[in-house]
Amino acid sequence: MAAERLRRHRHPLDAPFPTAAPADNTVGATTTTVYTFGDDLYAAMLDAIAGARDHVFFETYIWKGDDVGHRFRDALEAAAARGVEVYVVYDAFANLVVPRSFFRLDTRIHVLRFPWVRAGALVSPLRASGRDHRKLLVVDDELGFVGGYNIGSLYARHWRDTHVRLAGPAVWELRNGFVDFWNRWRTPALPVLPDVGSTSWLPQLRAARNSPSDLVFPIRNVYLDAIDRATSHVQITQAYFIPDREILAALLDAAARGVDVRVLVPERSNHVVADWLARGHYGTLLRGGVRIFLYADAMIHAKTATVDGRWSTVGTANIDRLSLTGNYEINLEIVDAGVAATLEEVFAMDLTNARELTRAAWEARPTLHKVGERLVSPLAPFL
Ligand SMILES: O=P(O)(O)OC[C@H](O)CO
Repeated sequence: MAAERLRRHRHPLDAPFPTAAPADNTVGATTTTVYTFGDDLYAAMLDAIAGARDHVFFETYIWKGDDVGHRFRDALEAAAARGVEVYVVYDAFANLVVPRSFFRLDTRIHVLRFPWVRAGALVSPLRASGRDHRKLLVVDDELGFVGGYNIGSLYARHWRDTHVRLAGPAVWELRNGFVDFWNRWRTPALPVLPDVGSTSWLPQLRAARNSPSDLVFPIRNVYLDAIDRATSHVQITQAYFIPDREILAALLDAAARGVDVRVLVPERSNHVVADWLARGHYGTLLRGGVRIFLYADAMIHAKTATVDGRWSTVGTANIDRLSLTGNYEINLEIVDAGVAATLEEVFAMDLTNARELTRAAWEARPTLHKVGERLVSPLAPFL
């Protein structure tokens, strides 16, 4: 904590960064919109809530009690006041620092505070652990939002992140994700949500959901499979990049067969330990031909990837143990050249605010840094 405070003082991560206007693509009968700036995204989410006629499903990992947090609370309460059924889920642990009074919402809103200690922790620790790390909004089954953005003023302008809005039948993917979670974790006082099947199957746009209580972690497989298919290029943007053995091997195998593998991470994120753990893999990646780019002077928090200009993922899962085998997560997997092209443009834009870490520069880093990497490495299995 002290190290993080000191680093925040020395590197405030508040420099401006390039952003792109929201960009649309059509996938089947669904329109996807990629957001890269918090103000744009929050405006679209608040608009969607303001236009709700029947129901709103809102789920967030972090919900700050600040200006942006209040705007969401007000919008949800206004929707409930005009007769919209509003369902809210937020993670108790992630919001321990937010005053409880902030979460005393209008009593017409159905609220699930996802508990940080759950039954069965001793008998089946894996099933009973994990945070609700998802960031989801579904309105009237017509609009859905998912991606890396938590809710807070800091994220509106000072963090580069990526979210997607869906409009059309594929919203079912997000609705279904919310409903399954709600019905699994609701307390007896909370209503059951109707669990409707999918009326239209859209194989090229689907949600992968990690669910520790079911011992199901498909997002890791989604990544492994996509990287394994790559023949041309892989572009990954991650806030906290601590790949496990298999993801590392998949990236190195791809690079070894001539694929242009690029990973973009913050030069300094908001979590000093995560950075030091990530750095423990840089040498192996660089020696294996993977190119690493460091985002400068601001936090990049996106969890996105594209492969060969055909496949994309946007979601809530970081490439680290906590996300891939620990938390509740949801990522969209989209097989569409238009969406991939949009995300590749975003990647190119982000590279204009990043510097490449060369192998020579990495190997010449101070000895103290090498010692630091060694010292934190035992923490890797936990993060
Ligand atoms: O857990 P994430 O990826 O939503 O990131 C949250 C921030 O690290 C909060 O400090």
